Amino acid sequence: MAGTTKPVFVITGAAGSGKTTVAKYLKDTYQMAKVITHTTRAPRPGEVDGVDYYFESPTSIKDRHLLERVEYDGHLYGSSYEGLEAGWAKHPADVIVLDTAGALTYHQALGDQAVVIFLTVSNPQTLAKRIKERGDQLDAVKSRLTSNEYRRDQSLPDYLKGIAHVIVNDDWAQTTQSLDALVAQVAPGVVQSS
Ligand SMILES: Nc1nc2c(ncn2[C@@H]2O[C@H](COP(=O)(O)OP(=O)(O)O)[C@@H](O)[C@H]2O)c(=O)[nH]1
Ligand SMILES: Nc1ncnc2c1ncn2[C@@H]1O[C@H](COP(=O)(O)OP(=O)(O)O)[C@@H](O)[C@H]1O
Repeated sequence: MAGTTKPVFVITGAAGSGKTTVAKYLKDTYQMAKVITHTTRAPRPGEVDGVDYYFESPTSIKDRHLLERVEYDGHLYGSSYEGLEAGWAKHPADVIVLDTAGALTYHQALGDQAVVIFLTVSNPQTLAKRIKERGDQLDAVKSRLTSNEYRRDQSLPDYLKGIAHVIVNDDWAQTTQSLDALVAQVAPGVVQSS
């Protein structure tokens, strides 16, 4: 399927575990291309169309040529193969943020070219605290914290055992050390830019 051997780092984990923060770190530190995905959920304060997501209507998302699509907390999300290819064309690696079902689909489609990172925290209460502090609207926070998908992605699902690299994102300095060690191990050609 892939016309390149460059990797895609797939960042997954529960809401609030730090997926977006980690993706930004890999983009800024290693010049990875952040693959922007599509969603029908409403933008959060500060989110920009075409930067954080392509924000879609339930009708417009159906017209997209998507590699995979999931429903999460009542909204549709999906990513395109063109997005991956565009990133690989100009960058040493891609980074994409997906739910755990999407992470499995990527690993099935791309094998070890998809480097799956599952983020977690030692205390589950940290997740709710971070989501609230992030400034999400109260009804969105409630819906997210009671969704089946949130519960599912709180701990490493069986289907990602043996596939995902687990990083505990309690302390940011430790997280960046773990990320740097992982990139050096699995993609030694992808180096930090000065
Ligand atoms: N499978 C899949 N999951 C996606 C896609 N885009 C975003 N997600 C996931 O959808 C879930 C909800 O994302 P979001 O509404 O931004 O909430 P967050 O987890 O609090 O950042 C997260 O697990 C994302 O990783 C996609 O294109 N495909
Ligand atoms: N190690 C950390 N320590 C403290 N706060 C963090 C850490 N990692 C991320 N955060 C903060 O937690 C909130 C949720 O992180 P975010 O990356 O948006 O999570 P996700 O994309 O998984 O929902 C953000 O406000 C982010 O700045």
